[in-house]
Amino acid sequence: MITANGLVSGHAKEPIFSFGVISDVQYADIPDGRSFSGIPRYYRHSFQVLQRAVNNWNDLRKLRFSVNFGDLVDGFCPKDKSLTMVEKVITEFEKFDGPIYHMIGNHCLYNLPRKKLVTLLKMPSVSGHAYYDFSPTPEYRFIVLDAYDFSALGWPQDHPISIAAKKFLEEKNPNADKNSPNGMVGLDRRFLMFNGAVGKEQLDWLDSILLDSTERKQKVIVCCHVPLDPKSASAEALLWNYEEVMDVIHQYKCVKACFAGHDHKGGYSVDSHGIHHRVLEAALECSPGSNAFGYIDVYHDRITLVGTDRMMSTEMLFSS
Ligand SMILES: Nc1ccn([C@@H]2O[C@H](COP(=O)(O)O)[C@@H](O)[C@H]2O)c(=O)n1
Ligand SMILES: O=P(O)(O)OC[C@H](O)CO
Repeated sequence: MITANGLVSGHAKEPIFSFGVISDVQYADIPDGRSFSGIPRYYRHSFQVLQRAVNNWNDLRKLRFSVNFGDLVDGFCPKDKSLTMVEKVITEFEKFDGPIYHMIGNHCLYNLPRKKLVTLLKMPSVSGHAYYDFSPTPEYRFIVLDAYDFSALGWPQDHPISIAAKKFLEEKNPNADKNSPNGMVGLDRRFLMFNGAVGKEQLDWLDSILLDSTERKQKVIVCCHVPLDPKSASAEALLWNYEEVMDVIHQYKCVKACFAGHDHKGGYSVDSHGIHHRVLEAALECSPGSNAFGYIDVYHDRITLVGTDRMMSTEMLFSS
């Protein structure tokens, strides 16, 4: 039954707003290859996936913004081409008729220092941080986390964070190659150099934004390159301190969903507090002609991911 406020059987028919999503473009002008575990990677074709995503988002004529979940350019991109290639991908994103919100992935940091990326990606952050929040409507808040705030990537070699992160990895991972989880068991397999952590200052900031969102009665969507829930991703793809981040989030009731990239196969779970965790399928792993991008319709009581090809559509109903 359609009512005066547009509700059909209790569900609003029209979304409050919609936004585009894509992850792990990992473009490089190099021949196709494979991941360490043998999964094909189409480094040139991923740029075409991005082009089709932007065309599709523009054709929809209803998206308020789009979110790129990180890893713009692959680590195999020749380093003398890094800046040109990152700029090329950003230029393609900017053909979208609306704001693009980016986050930093490990492959971004293999190419350029974080300081340079924060500027190039026009992050709306304070004090040069790679984490920030924005509010597209009064009732919704987005929090974009920096998964490599505490990490062995992207900081100058002699930076105290780089030194501390390497020491941490040395204690947690016995392998000479710190990207190798060989011999490590269960969730400990996340202690790899291509992952990272949310630092203390960022955790305090997250807490303050969640408190403010609660006071404003806003619903919150968290975006992070690296997944935050073990049931949504492989152990090897998890944030080092996902438990600390989720402990902060679970103190509040405002967070409805967490989105991530990084684990290219994608994933989905609902945690013990009813929060939806959706890991987005990578553009890089689309064979020629196929796609992985989508858009999300946001309602008062749910969000719906409408995916294309490899990106699975997902209906996420809020538990409260
Ligand atoms: N099971 C694994 C997975 C990865 N590595 C190391 O990480 C590097 C990056 O892995 P990709 O899946 O992104 O290709 C890879 O080159 C290995 O050094 C590993 O040792 N064991
Ligand atoms: O960021 P990549 O491409 O090295 O891949 C990360 C893995 O998918 C995590 O398991």
